[in-house]
Amino acid sequence: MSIDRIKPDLIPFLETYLPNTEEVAQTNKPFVTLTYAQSIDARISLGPGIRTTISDIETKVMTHYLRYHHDGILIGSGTVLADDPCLNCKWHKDDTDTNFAANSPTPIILDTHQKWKFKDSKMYHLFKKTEGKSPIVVVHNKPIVEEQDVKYLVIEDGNDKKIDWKILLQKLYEKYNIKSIMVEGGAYVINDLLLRPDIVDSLIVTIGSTYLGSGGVQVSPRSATSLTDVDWWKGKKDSIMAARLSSEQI
Ligand SMILES: NC(=O)C1=CN([C@@H]2O[C@H](COP(=O)(O)OP(=O)(O)OC[C@H]3O[C@@H](n4cnc5c(N)ncnc54)[C@H](O)[C@@H]3O)[C@@H](O)[C@H]2O)C=CC1
Ligand SMILES: Nc1nc(O)c(N)c(N[C@@H]2O[C@H](COP(=O)(O)O)[C@@H](O)[C@H]2O)n1
Repeated sequence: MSIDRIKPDLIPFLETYLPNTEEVAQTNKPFVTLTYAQSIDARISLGPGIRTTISDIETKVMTHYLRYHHDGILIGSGTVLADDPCLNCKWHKDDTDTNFAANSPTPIILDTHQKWKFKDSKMYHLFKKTEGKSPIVVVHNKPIVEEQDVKYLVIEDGNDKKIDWKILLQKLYEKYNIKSIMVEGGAYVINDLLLRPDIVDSLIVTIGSTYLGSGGVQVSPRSATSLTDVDWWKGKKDSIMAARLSSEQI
C-alpha cells in the first residue's frame, strides 16, 4: 500500500509552497494548491478520456506527499470519469504512521450533472478497505437517489452555469472544515484556475520528459498569465516547477 520514500531535497523545496495555516486563519478561506503533471508539449493526457502516466516514481511520490498535507483533493467530472482515480495518500512519515485513511485527503468531485457513481469505483474500494476517504460530490441539485457514504454539496449554478469558486471554497471550509485543497485537474479546471490568483495560493507542476503529441489534452489558459516566486527542482527524469500566480498582467 505504501509508496517509496520522498527524495530528501524535495522536502525543503516544497516547504514554502505547502498550506500555510496562519494565512488560512487570517483569511478564513482554504489554502489552494493547483498541481498537475504535463508533458513538454503541455499535454496532461494522450487524449480526452485516456488515463496517461506522465510522472516518474520520484515525482509521483511527491504528489502523495502533497496529498498528505492537504485536507481535500478536488477534480472535475472529466477526470473522475476518465481516470477512475484513487485520490488517496500512500505516503507516510514512518512505520508507525499507517492510518492511510486518516492521512488521505477528502476527495471532492465537481460533478454537477451527476454522471459519476462512487459505488464500485477505485475510491469506493479504498474507502471500504480504510485506505482512503469517501467523497464530497458537488452538484447543482440534490440527487433524487443518494449514494451511501457520499456527501452531497449542493451549489446552485451561477449565470454561466459554472460553480463560483469562492462560494465553493467557503462552503467546503464552513460545512466540512476543509482548510486546504489540492486541485489535481483536469484541463478544464486547470485552465480556469490558472487565471485565478485570487483563488490559487501555490502552483506545483511536474514536467515529464515526454511529448504526448497534438491529440493530447492541453493545458493552456484562455489568456496570458505570469508567475512569481518561481523555483525549480530537477529529478532523474522529471522537473518540478513551484510558483505562485501573479496578479499582474503581462
Ligand atoms: N496529468 C495530470 O496531472 C492530469 C491529467 N488529467 C487528464 O485530464 C483529462 C480530463 O480533463 P477535462 O476533460 O478537461 O476534465 P475536468 O476534470 O477538468 O472536468 C471538467 C468538467 O468538470 C466540471 N466542472 C469543472 N469546473 C467546474 C465549475 N467551475 N463549475 C461546474 N462544473 C465544473 C464540468 O462538468 C466540466 O465539464 C483526462 O484525460 C485526465 O486523464 C486530469 C487530471 C490531472
Ligand atoms: N502527478 C500526476 N502524474 C501523472 O502522471 C498523472 N497522470 C496524474 N494524474 C492525476 O492523478 C490522478 C490519479 O491518481 P491515483 O494515482 O489514481 O491516486 C488522476 O486522476 C489525476 O488527477 N498526476
